[in-house]
Amino acid sequence: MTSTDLTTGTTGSNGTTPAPVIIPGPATPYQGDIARYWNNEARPVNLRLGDVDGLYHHHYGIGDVDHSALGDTDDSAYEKKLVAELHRLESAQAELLLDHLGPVGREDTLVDAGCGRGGSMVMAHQRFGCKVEGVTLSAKQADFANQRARELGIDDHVRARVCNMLGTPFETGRATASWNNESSMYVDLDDLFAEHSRVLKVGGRYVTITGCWNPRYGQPSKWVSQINAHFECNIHSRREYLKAMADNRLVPQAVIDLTPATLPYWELRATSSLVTGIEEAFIESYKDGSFQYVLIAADRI
Ligand SMILES: C[S@@+](CC[C@H](N)C(=O)[O-])C[C@H]1O[C@@H](n2cnc3c(N)ncnc32)[C@H](O)[C@@H]1O
Ligand SMILES: CC(C)=CCC/C(C)=C/COP(=O)(O)OP(=O)(O)O
Ligand SMILES: [Mg+2]
Repeated sequence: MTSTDLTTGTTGSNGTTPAPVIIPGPATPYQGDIARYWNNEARPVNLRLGDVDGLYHHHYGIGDVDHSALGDTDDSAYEKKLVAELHRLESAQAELLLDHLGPVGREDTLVDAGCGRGGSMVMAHQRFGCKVEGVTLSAKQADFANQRARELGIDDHVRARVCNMLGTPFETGRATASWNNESSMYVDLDDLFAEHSRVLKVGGRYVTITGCWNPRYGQPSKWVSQINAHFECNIHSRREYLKAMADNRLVPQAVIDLTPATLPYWELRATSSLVTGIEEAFIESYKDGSFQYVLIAADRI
């Protein structure tokens, strides 16, 4: 066990033999549904974008569309350029999340709660040289992420495991930073932030990028309900995020409304052959103000 290994219970009784980390099944029937959902997911909009450079994301994009990179719609290479452009915007989203993790050194360990196929974990390791531990409910996703890490020769630093983010095997108070990239809408926020708060060092940093409903709208709009049904998730309000953080020693350092920055991604995606049918709900809810795309970075105090 190295000094930066966050996992507890990995040393056997003789002090030398690594004991297996026992990972129980889903904690609830709902988690079983979510594990199945992600085990069966193979949408071209995710796989074709990931194939561009081997970073596989399950989150959305931010930033202006580079129309000069796209060229003419009647160009035979247009579709390929469109895929590359959507992927560039998704990677820009992950870069922004990493920008908010604070100083991270090579000896540090980060935690990705709900890591998907591991794109953000790889980017974090490539930027900081640190260890990154990810958890997902999906064995398919964990296998995929670990296979990518092996292919890149970084499996000693980047690891995904099948585990509930509300009860991780990571040691208390050791992580320099942790995050949720579009994965907090599957869990109770009090339980989630209690676990991040436990795992983080005092002075550590927590970051989330998430979609949340806007309390100023009143209640979740029909579009928000449609997004929930589409992904089997339960979108929280912005107020719930801030309250649950405050209750769990996470003090916001930055709250950034990324809604205007994500709209160009959705408007471009809606024109592509990779549409999934959920584009209208995102575009309309962002436009009517009922739903917001936000980054929240918080200090663990
Ligand atoms: C939309 S994907 C986001 C993946 C990744 N963060 C990214 O940006 O590519 C949601 C992820 O949350 C994970 N997830 C949902 N509930 C979870 C839970 N209770 N414990 C661990 N992972 C969970 C899913 O397995 C999936 O990997
Ligand atoms: C912002 C919100 C509410 C996100 C919900 C969580 C989610 C499913 C994110 C994207 O996953 P994906 O990349 O697999 O979705 P898609 O196939 O639509 O690209
Ligand atoms: Mg996607």
